[in-house]
Amino acid sequence: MSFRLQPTPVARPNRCQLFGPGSRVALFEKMAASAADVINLDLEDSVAPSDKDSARENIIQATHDVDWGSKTLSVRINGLDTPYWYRDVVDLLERASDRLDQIMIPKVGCASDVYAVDALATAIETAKGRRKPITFEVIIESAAGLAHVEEIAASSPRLVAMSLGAADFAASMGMQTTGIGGTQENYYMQHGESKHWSDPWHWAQAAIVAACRTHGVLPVDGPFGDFSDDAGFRAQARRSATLGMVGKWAIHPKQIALANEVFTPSEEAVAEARDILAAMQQAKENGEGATVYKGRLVDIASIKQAEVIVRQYEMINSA
Ligand SMILES: CC(C)(COP(=O)(O)OP(=O)(O)OC[C@H]1O[C@@H](n2cnc3c(N)ncnc32)[C@H](O)[C@@H]1OP(=O)(O)O)[C@@H](O)C(=O)NCCC(=O)NCCSC(=O)C[C@H](O)C(=O)O
Ligand SMILES: [Mg+2]
Repeated sequence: MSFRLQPTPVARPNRCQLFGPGSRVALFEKMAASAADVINLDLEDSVAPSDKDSARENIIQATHDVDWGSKTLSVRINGLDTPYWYRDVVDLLERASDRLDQIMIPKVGCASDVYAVDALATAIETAKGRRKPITFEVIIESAAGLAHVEEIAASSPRLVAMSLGAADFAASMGMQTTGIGGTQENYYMQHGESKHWSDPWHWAQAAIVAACRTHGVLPVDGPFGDFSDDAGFRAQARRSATLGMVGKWAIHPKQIALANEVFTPSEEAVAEARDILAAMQQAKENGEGATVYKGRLVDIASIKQAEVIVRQYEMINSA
């Protein structure tokens, strides 16, 4: 371990982030009653330009009127390249209730983008005497965002989570696909007669996880567009969880249970992690740093691996 210890991210369940357009008020109560850990009310790309003002008003009203329970309540503002974002921040922080936890900043390209929103948010909070500081989450969904991912992860003490936005990312990178996440038919290796599909999102996800873990930010996988494909969603989510991401977006209620299932460590995984911790405790009492568990090596690093699973499980179950 470096002399600089890895910071611990906020301990909150973040297995599923459910999105809904701010222009569809009828969805708000359903979202609040869902099993998602985080609610993302959207002012950005799911809202038509003609509906931006009314969607903002709907969301502000819903922070006062809807019972969001213990969920994290986040609003995705418009991008910094639009004329809407400053009004989103000003109106939300001046008029939304304290129930609003977080602002999601889309299409972040560099640390200065977050700095700009932080400066505005700080001025409004001070002027209005808001007692609860708003937290930030960002979406990495451009070539610039990924190129500057580490400075973005370090950009503000308000930042608690970072997602990959596969659709805008694909467009920004010039990728030849209209799919949002998941398997891409043309991304394969040929070996003899057989094709082996690879994962075009992997390198971006790995970069996001490393930047997030370095700076104590929660790494989250973004949308999977084909909500009729449960197996595809599950496979994508399992790859993300294996890489170290803590959750995934749901763009339809069908996807909530799938995300919760994948990002909650299974009883079997927790039992095995606890067995490894017990085996290492025994090894320690025997004066050993390494031992054999079910025919394989476990050592002091295995304690840390097992603790990741047990801590995640306990945090989810205590929330
Ligand atoms: C995708 C949808 C437009 C589908 O809506 P709809 O046609 O109404 O779906 P269904 O008829 O199948 O709905 C079945 C029931 O579920 C309710 N419902 C639907 N959506 C939601 C929701 N988001 N939350 C809660 N409940 C929901 C319906 O009302 C039906 O209920 P009932 O009649 O009582 O049975 C729609 O799901 C939708 O708008 N989804 C969110 C879209 C969104 O927010 N997109 C933005 C995020 S993704 C993105 O921006 C890309 C990213 O930035 C990137 O670059 O990658
Ligand atoms: Mg996007």
